[in-house]
Amino acid sequence: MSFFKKLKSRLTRSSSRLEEGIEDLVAEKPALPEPEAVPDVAPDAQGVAAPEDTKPEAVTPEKDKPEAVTPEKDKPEAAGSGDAGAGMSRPDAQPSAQPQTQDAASVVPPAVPVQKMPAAAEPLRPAAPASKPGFFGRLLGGARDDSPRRVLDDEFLESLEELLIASDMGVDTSLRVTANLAEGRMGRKLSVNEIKGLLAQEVARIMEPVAKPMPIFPKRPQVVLVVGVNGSGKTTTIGKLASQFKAAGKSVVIAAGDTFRAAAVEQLKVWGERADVPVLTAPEGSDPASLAFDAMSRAEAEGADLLMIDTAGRLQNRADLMEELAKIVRVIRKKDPSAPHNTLLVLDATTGQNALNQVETFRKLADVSGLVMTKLDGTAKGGVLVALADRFGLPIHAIGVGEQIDDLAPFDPQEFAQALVGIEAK
Ligand SMILES: Nc1nc2c(ncn2[C@@H]2O[C@H](COP(=O)(O)OP(=O)(O)OP(=O)(O)O)[C@@H](O)[C@H]2O)c(=O)[nH]1
Repeated sequence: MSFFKKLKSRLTRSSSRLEEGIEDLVAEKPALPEPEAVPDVAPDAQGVAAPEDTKPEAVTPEKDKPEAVTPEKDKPEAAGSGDAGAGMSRPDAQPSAQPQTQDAASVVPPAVPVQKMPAAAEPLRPAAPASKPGFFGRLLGGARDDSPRRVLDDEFLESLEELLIASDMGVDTSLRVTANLAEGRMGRKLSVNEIKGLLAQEVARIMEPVAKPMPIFPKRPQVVLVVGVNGSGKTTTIGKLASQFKAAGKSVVIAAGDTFRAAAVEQLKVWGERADVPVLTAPEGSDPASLAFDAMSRAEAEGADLLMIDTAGRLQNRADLMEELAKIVRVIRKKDPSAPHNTLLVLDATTGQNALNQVETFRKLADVSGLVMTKLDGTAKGGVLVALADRFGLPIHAIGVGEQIDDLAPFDPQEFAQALVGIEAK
């Protein structure tokens, strides 16, 4: 199954909430369709927010209109290709927010199959060729849009805002999205499909700038510190990433840094076995920083490409956790002053708006360089990812939609936006 289909089928609860909500809102006050089946929408996503969009809209068929959800040329980052692991990219794609010693010029392509990954200049997604049908042409497959229509009025917009807030998009983001959607369209009759399409465009526009694969550096070992509250999916994400890095030809060492939780260590060992990656452990209750140091020595001695360090997620005592994380960083920096090269914050989508608080907190505890959002399957709170992107602008490297090893993929904003509002892939 393609990841889009998986995402779509597993984001069902978020999708159906938005999808059904929009259908209900339109059904409340149905309007007769326009005499001509002309999509009554702006030509592109930029038009959604652009002031000139307030002028009367052209009545040219949507498929003839120029279409660009977000200017692809503005996207500097490389794609994480499916076979190279979720959300991996070459370092020249996007400098990490972490302190780095290497700069873009010093980066040489790794000698492992990561070379298969697209070069930095390649877009995350292929740009739409000029001849491609417009968004709604594609959305409707060139077919007449017979979906019910409704006049875009204040009442509708308020209800739409509420719907977006209920899907955990957050108040500010929901207001912004609805305002952009309404820009230049008040009083117009929009079909359900058009509203869904415009919503997807708005969501994608917010998500595009943060869809950045995890940068891969030529540094050996590249140290990836993984932080997040207990149960957010750190262990599972490390296991999935390790397996995918391994499949991409990279050698990986895992350090089970949550030494206070025997269950967490055991679980990591299981993932290590699955991924065929060594997992370094330490006696229960021992100093995680000392384990991190030993793991760093082993990774260096073995010439490992990546060292992934799991950490504790006890937020009950933030001062302790902060000190623990700071000590791990201090200790590994004795070996490599540029480490950690990535600090991934793993967030659980089912926590909804609480994920926003977790980002705030962990940014104070560690120098978070990117996010992984897990458990997007089975939650009606998928909109929280939009709120996160809008509020923090931190790179979203990958998303998890299940417990299996291949249920982690690079974050694709357009697929996500379409899946979130319930649009079928074409
Ligand atoms: N449905 C679903 N479950 C997931 C996903 N990622 C992780 N899980 C499950 O969430 C639970 C917690 O995941 P862990 O990886 O143990 O989380 P953790 O952050 O390491 O938690 P601690 O070990 O308590 O520190 C496990 O049962 C995982 O199988 C996901 O993307 N989807």
